[in-house]
Amino acid sequence: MKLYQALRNVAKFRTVFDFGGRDVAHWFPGHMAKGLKQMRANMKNVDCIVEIHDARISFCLFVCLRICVFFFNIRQIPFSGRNPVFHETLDVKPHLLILNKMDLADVSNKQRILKKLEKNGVRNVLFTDCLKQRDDSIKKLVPMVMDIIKSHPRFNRDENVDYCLMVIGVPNVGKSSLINSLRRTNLKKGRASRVGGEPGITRAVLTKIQVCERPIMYLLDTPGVLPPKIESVETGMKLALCGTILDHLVGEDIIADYLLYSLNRQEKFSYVEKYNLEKPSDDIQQVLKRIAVKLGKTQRVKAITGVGNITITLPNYTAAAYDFIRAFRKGELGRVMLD
Ligand SMILES: Nc1nc2c(ncn2[C@@H]2O[C@H](COP(=O)(O)OP(=O)(O)OP(=O)(O)O)[C@@H](O)[C@H]2O)c(=O)[nH]1
Repeated sequence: MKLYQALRNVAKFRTVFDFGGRDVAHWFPGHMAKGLKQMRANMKNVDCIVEIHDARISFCLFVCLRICVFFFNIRQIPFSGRNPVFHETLDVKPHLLILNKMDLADVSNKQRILKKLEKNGVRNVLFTDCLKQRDDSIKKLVPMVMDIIKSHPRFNRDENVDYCLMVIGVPNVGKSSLINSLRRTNLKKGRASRVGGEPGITRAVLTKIQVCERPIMYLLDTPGVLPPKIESVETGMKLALCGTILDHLVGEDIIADYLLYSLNRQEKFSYVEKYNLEKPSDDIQQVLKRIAVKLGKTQRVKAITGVGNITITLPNYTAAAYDFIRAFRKGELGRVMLD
């Protein structure tokens, strides 16, 4: 590690990422409006919204507010105006924010995130790791939700003895995994919701699943929804890196380059050892070439030259990029915060 530190002083890494004029609008599929409409229509049956985000994207507050603002049809109100008064006036449902995939995030940033969220009026926050067989934070969810619900009027649901939560979030953040984890913890029951490594697994809208016996609590699983407008290409790229958007819509090569840029900026150099590189590098072609060679992802192709045919070995850059991105998503390149 000392060696890398010395190299860091000499190496010149990019301080700005060149997105090459890419347009984020093309990355987001149009099928989400239908899901949002159905979710809105079911709001009257819900006591509390559980909004789930990837803990590695601490700008999630922004995304979270965008979804909520869209969700409640209050687009004209600026985000900065979403203070507690605004909250009550508009009768926004009680809300719990879950920052999931904590096992992949740099936990030293926990307090910073909490402060930032509190400053913006978000106080009910829970960090989770839904893949862990016994995650203590999952046990806290039901009591926390009950406290939140009890501190708000239930209106038309006042007579109901059971409670209903709606889980919302961008695709692939772990909504289904959260439901399964809650069932495992509270009911000792197995999977009820299909989990997948690709965004868009939950397509069936609003399945009602029991997650607790005492009190009786249900959760509505919803398909992943993205905010209708992403404010910058960089925000879109972070969402892509976390697996929220299908890779091919953005391009594995540019996602891999953005990953390399992010790792270098944060001095997370474990990729050097993992892929047998000599030193950290800011050149994605060079890094992918080494990855391809290490993984044996190369192709032999014939080339016709002036002096006859020769066989050359070409790295499969796409396969290497895919492996690099996958390693990041699985936490094999260390715990990283993207913001
Ligand atoms: N490391 C880690 N992976 C997780 C965690 N929670 C979920 N995952 C993984 O993230 C991927 C997506 O999980 P899902 O539960 O299907 O996510 P979803 O939000 O329901 O996805 P959509 O149906 O696309 O909206 C899967 O590969 C899960 O195994 C977590 O806490 N830590």
